Amino acid sequence: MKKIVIAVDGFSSCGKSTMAKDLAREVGYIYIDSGAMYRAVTLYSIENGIFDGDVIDVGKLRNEIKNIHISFRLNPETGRPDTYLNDVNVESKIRTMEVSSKVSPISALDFVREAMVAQQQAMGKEKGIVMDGRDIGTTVFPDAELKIFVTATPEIRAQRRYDELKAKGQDASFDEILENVKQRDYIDQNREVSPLRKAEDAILLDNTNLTIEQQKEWLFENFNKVVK
Ligand SMILES: Nc1ncnc2c1ncn2[C@@H]1O[C@H](COP(=O)(O)OP(=O)(O)O)[C@@H](O)[C@H]1O
Ligand SMILES: Nc1ccn([C@@H]2O[C@H](COP(=O)(O)OP(=O)(O)O)[C@@H](O)[C@H]2O)c(=O)n1
Repeated sequence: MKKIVIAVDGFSSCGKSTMAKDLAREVGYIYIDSGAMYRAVTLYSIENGIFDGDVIDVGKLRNEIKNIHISFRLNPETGRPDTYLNDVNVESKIRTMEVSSKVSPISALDFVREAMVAQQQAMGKEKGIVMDGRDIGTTVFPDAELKIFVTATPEIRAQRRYDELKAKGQDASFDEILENVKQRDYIDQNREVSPLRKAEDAILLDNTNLTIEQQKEWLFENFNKVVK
């Protein structure tokens, strides 16, 4: 069976990584969460004095971006890849509201995107990869054989994220999450470099009323159409 590249893009918290991970596991592909990479750069920035409140010291981050190394390693307990920042496991630290509230301005910086896109393209060289994010089908892999663009209502997306944080025992406010989801969508769609938009040849999926199982089947069917 031929190996392909699958790009899953879309709005915040709608289930992109859930469906991308499920498909990758089922078909034996590598899964890469490109959002985790932007979150790791944001965590680095928080921990290294690059933020003064919400103000970013762009010059300092530009100088230090070459020192930021992000990798993924399989967690044998969860069977899923964990994110490492300079060889430290940061998987849970990058999922906090603090990082969520600062990630979109960091992701709008051109030199940050250049560095991340170069790493992502290197990861996809051999194909057999599912990557999710915002610009995978438009910028990272414009020639991907299968492109999906996922959306759902902001309220449903905030509810899904709220349930997830609660299940992890983290303090969460639904209103704060909804506000963050809307704010990130706005910044992601309106930034100058690689804004979030559906690639012309991407298949649109509104999963507002789909279960995790239903969306998984839908993606698997679309994968089979391309590889067979
Ligand atoms: N169709 C669905 N119905 C209900 N919950 C879902 C669905 N898809 C994903 N989820 C849950 O929503 C949350 C956000 O999903 P995630 O895959 O992390 O989104 P994204 O990668 O788009 O940010 C997760 O807790 C996930 O388990
Ligand atoms: N390819 C990507 C992936 C994420 N991002 C940025 O990283 C943020 C976090 O991405 P994410 O996929 O973890 O977001 P969630 O939808 O999982 O909350 C997004 O809001 C974007 O600002 C990006 O700019 N380009």
